[in-house]
Amino acid sequence: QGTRVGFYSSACPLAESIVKSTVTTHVNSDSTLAAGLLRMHFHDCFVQGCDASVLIAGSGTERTAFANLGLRGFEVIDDAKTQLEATCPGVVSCADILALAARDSVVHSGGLSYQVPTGRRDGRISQASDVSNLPAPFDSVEVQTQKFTAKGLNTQDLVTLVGAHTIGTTACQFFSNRLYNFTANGPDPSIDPSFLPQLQSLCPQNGDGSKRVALDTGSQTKFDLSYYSNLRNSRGILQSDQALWSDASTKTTVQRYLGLIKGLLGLTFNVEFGKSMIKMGNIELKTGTDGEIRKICSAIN
Ligand code: HEM
Ligand SMILES: [Ca+2]
Ligand SMILES: [Ca+2]
Repeated sequence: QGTRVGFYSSACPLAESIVKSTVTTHVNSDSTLAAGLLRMHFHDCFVQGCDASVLIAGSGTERTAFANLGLRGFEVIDDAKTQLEATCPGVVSCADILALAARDSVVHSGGLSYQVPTGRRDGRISQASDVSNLPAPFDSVEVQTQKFTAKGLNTQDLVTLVGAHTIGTTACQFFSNRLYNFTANGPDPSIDPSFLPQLQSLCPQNGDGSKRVALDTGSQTKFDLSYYSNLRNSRGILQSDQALWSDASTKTTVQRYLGLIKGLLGLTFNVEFGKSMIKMGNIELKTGTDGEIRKICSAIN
């Protein structure tokens, strides 16, 4: 038993439109929530599979782990769930709401739509200690690749999915080490020297580590190729992002998206992004009678 497109078409025909209108309402009042929801789906899928384990609140849950402290958009999922319980009680899983909200966030940001297979069930386990298999911004391409391979995602999926950094922001604390004493001689040499002062003024040495900076300079709300152009121009923000351009195993995919490799090897980012999201959305699923349909997304039944 797996997931399928239109799983709720008879049990809750309005499910997808309720999620979509909820995302639209919230993102219209705070456009940064689109990035928050997209990232939350990723952090869910990599830990215990796409089962909404990331949404459980309480001491010692995934939400309390360091890597998840910056997650945003929980209130959007809760809002959609409240409306869905009023319309078709006990039918739509929180894991599916999150997968649909991530898709709707991409579309809202100007990305291409894709059909989300549904039928995920919600998990009953959420432990902060499980969060360690998420990639870190200091991971080498080799480690990033290993972490994705462990979830059934290949190198192209890695480069494609990290392209989600075309929207959203990062706290200074995740990259400011690159701006000052990265080497004995100073800043990370893989940063464009003419871009460096701009980043240094956004994240001053010993300044506020929680201050936020766009991951895709100049295009943080648009789902476009600009993130990859920035990598090519040594303007990536996270060390793990810029590394995708320096490592031969990932550089080719970036070049294909940028149209630097044409013809049969050309690739369209927006099309591939949907495909890789569907793959990611199928990690270690609970379906059929496994797990449960939560009543409230922040608590197991
Ligand atoms: C090697 C893989 C990845 C690493 C190391 C990484 C790391 C990070 C870090 C450090 C941040 C900033 C977090 C903060 O300041 O709170 C971030 C933000 C973000 N990440 Fe990733 N990420 C990776 C892959 C992905 C993937 C696969 C997706 C989605 C498909 C994604 C979507 C996002 C989004 C949308 C944001 C912005 C969040 C916001 O503005 O609130 N990332 N990522
Ligand atoms: Ca999960
Ligand atoms: Ca962008």
